[in-house]
Amino acid sequence: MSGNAIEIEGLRKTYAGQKGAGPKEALKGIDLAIPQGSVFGLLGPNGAGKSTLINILAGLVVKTAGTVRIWGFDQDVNPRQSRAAIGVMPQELNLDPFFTPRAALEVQAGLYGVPKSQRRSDEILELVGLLDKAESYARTLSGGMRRRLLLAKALVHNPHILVLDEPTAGVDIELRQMLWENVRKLNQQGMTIILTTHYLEEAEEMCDEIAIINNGEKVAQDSTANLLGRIDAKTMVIHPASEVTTLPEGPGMEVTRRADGAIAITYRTAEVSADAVLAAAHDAGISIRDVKTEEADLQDVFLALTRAD
Ligand SMILES: Nc1ncnc2c1ncn2[C@@H]1O[C@H](COP(=O)(O)OP(=O)(O)OP(=O)(O)O)[C@@H](O)[C@H]1O
Repeated sequence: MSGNAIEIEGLRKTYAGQKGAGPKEALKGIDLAIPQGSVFGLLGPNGAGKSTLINILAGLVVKTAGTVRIWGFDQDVNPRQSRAAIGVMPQELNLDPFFTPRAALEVQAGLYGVPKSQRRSDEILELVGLLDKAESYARTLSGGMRRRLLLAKALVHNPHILVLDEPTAGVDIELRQMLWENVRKLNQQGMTIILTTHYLEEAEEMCDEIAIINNGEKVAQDSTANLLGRIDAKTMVIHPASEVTTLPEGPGMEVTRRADGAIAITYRTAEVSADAVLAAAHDAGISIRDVKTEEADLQDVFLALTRAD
């Protein structure tokens, strides 16, 4: 194998038009390689095509063109093996209300052809903190517990790759932390994790590598650190000791006054030195009570790459 958990080439999806609308090109020829063992983030604004891509990986949406290899298995040539290599935790809470968590896992294991002797239902329920609910009906579980059950279901066949589609949308902090703990643990055991999230801080914290999709096209793919490095802007925030009458100015500096009275000077570190920024403040007659700098975050990168031109 090439060292990639997923290899996608020229992936296209065109949905037939609905209610008189023309066909919709949701994916316009995506190439994507996801390294084995990574925690990989798939980011993009609403409607970018993330769910379409994930649903193709999960075998729920049929692609229009392109190649998808999952753990080295071409989806078209070895559909069974490629499906067995991946587990997907979907966005919607689609659970049978009359199944208990233990029964839901047993049914899922049956669907994947996991022999009885190799089933690990209780071990998985324990991992997601649902062992004490093993015999409760799904309809009596809270939203958070249902989500944990969906994660458990994605794990029954011990896949190499786990896909999480917006796993923390609308969940409370406690559940979010638990999900991330599970993800870290599974990743440390060697599982490749792919996740979509709207929370950029979360992607920044969790992902080794990120692809940004916009309007059906991949607009960036890089390590999280390199993506952050692409935006070399820093902001120096100066809290003045007294009222500021003249704002500082200088080449390559963008100056704003914040609501709390602080003066924020954004500059590109490649072009402007911190010394020059401080000198501009000094020249404007500002006496500095306090100063700090803010780094660019993923939000800045994301906005820069997905801005509608
Ligand atoms: N079954 C469908 N029929 C027609 N168009 C669809 C269908 N599913 C998705 N689309 C369209 O394809 C585009 C991509 O949708 P997709 O759900 O993949 O985006 P997304 O990035 O997952 O967005 P979100 O974050 O809102 O889930 C959108 O314009 C959407 O309206």
